[in-house]
Amino acid sequence: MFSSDLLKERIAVVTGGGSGIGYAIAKQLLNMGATVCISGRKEEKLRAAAESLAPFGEVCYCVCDIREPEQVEALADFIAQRYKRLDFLVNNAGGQFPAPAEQITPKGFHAVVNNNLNGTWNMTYTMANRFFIPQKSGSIVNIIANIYRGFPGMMHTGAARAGVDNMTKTLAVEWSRYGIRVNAVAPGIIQSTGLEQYPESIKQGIAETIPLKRLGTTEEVAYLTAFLLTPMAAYITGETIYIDGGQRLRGDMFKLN
Ligand SMILES: CCCCCCC/C=C/C(=O)SCCNC(=O)CCNC(=O)[C@H](O)C(C)(C)COP(=O)(O)OP(=O)(O)OC[C@H]1O[C@@H](n2cnc3c(N)ncnc32)[C@H](O)[C@@H]1OP(=O)(O)O
Ligand SMILES: NC(=O)C1=CN([C@@H]2O[C@H](COP(=O)(O)OP(=O)(O)OC[C@H]3O[C@@H](n4cnc5c(N)ncnc54)[C@H](OP(=O)(O)O)[C@@H]3O)[C@@H](O)[C@H]2O)C=CC1
Repeated sequence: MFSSDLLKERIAVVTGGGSGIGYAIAKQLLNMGATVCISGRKEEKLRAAAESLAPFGEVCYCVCDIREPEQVEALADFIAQRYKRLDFLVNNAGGQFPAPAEQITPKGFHAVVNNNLNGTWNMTYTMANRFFIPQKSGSIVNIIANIYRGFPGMMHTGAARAGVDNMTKTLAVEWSRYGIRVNAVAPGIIQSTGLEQYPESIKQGIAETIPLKRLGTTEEVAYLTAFLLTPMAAYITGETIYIDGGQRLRGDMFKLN
């Protein structure tokens, strides 16, 4: 389905590309001929990831905390200097912590919303104004989460990702006049480095509640994300596609007490 030159001469930024889902997306885009810049907060992690991705194509990295507008501007400067244009933005960076809603302090809520909603907007606003709008072309994929039935056990991220889900729809309409497509991918539970941060107690037995009876893989999320960036998806915009083994329709995210 994906030939090795499908995205040739296309430039992509993948936030959080140093690990997990972001790394798999970067690798898939490289395999399709794109040039990829991965970003994240930790330089050592990015350097190691870029080294292991190098055999697959042209890859670089840039440290950038998506919560800091000036760091996002610096990332845009880096891309402009090096490549003069940008074709794809994958807003994958994000994270949160599990907690019952009544235990999420205002500071904790702010931290999660700032990372997942504000950070995504910082990236989107900057890359659109610097590249996509002047170029009159571009494609954005936002990696969110399974928020189909709220997000019991992680209310803060449910609220933040719902914001990104709605942002996706709005920007798809507003920015259609600039030739920009905006879509989202909503993963269920994916076997990734990120998942290692969750306690075994809440993960135990969870696969049995998923209709397809297993967790997803990072590669599966990468295939879908890559597809949305190809010309084959040229008529898809404002869409959120769930990739969750059917979990949104039947299955618990967490074992709630
Ligand atoms: C069956 C399993 C279901 C799993 C569902 C799977 C779905 C999703 C999976 C994934 O998303 S995988 C990705 C995993 N990676 C992460 O989640 C990253 C983890 N966290 C972070 O990046 C950061 O901790 C943060 C959430 C962005 C917060 O960072 P920040 O530096 O902004 O804040 P802090 O100063 O550390 O904390 C501020 C405030 O937040 C509260 N808080 C933070 N961490 C925790 C925690 N682990 N538990 C409880 N509360 C937390 C806390 O109120 C902090 O305030 P103070 O206590 O410091 O006053
Ligand atoms: N795994 C799963 O089951 C699911 C994951 N998701 C979401 O998918 C995305 C990828 O998760 P996954 O690969 O599993 O987990 P990881 O923890 O491996 O990936 C998260 C990435 O985001 C980066 N990141 C986090 N905060 C920031 C920030 N403020 N600025 C820049 N980079 C940041 C991290 O890089 P660094 O450490 O260098 O800062 C890291 O590479 C996340 O948004 C996650 O919430 C959604 C649903 C399910």
